[in-house]
Amino acid sequence: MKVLVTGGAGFIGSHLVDRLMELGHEVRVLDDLSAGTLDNLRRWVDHERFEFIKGDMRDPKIVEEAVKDVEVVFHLAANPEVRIGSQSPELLYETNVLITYNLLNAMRGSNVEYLVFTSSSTVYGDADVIPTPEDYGPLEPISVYGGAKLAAEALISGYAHTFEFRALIFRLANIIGERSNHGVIYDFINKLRKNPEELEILGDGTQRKSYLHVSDTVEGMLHIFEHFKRSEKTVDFYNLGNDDWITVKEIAEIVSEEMSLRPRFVFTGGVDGGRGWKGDVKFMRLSIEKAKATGWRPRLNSYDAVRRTVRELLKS
Ligand SMILES: O=c1ccn([C@@H]2O[C@H](COP(=O)(O)OP(=O)(O)O[C@H]3O[C@H](CO)[C@H](O)[C@H](O)[C@H]3O)[C@@H](O)[C@H]2O)c(=O)[nH]1
Repeated sequence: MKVLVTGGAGFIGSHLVDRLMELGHEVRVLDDLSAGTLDNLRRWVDHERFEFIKGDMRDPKIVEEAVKDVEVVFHLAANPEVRIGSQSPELLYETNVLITYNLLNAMRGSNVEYLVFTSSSTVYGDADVIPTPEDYGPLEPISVYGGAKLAAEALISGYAHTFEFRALIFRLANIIGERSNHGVIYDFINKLRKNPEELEILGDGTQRKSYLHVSDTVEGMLHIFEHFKRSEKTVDFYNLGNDDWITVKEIAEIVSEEMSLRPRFVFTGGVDGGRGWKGDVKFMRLSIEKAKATGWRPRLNSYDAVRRTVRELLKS
């Protein structure tokens, strides 16, 4: 299978590339290296089945070049920072909606049969059904980021039905693991390296979410993709997450313990009832029954995924 992975030098993307290469596929990566790095792909850069294009997907020409001759696109390129929404909504629009639009236009008249897209739990906003199933609605994102992901999902669905390709959309919980270079665990480790005495926690620390290790994420994506190919659906949606959830304060405790530190926790109090920032979903746990019905299971629960990630990031 000839595959394009957008954002393939990034955190989740590079793990996906590892698996696709190990499985023997021909893999092309398109990445602007704004957050990702070629170091994440160093195992493959000289491999004959691997090709790297450095480019910004806001430029339609680069995207057109990248989709040439591929059968499957895994679209992971995105700016993943929920917290920047109140200062830079245009950046989140461009790096989530506009680049998806450019990709979809480039796919018209191409050989692409399947598009796999990494959307986000944030499309559900403050869901009042937890665990939240895929058919929960109406969808009311509370962040610009969540709105941008939902807009991208909607465009993908419309284009798939109009231009005859098939699309698989994953709504991901908080994905963590080796090579992640943003997010709560990464932030806590950096803060404690600077000041081992004190740890600032954004919000009130009771934000409770599901965390999924990147190894389980990639395995789930590829497993469900095979299942989707055998189905009749033009577009389908799957949550990927964990059955349990963990608070930010518990994450702070695990990070401190793994670093053999006993810092004082200082809670900022946050905004809108203890959220880390405007648009931070306070309670998120996705129903993963649909994904599990395909035979996939996460190997690590949220607690074990957090602990393993702390160890992986401390080693790197
Ligand atoms: O220094 C910090 C950093 C984060 N937090 C808190 O930790 C929680 C997790 O924050 P992250 O930045 O790790 O992740 P988000 O929940 O904002 O979002 C992540 O998960 C989402 C899906 O659930 C999206 O996909 C998104 O791209 C991805 O970054 C939040 O409640 C936040 O308030 C802190 O207390 N202190």
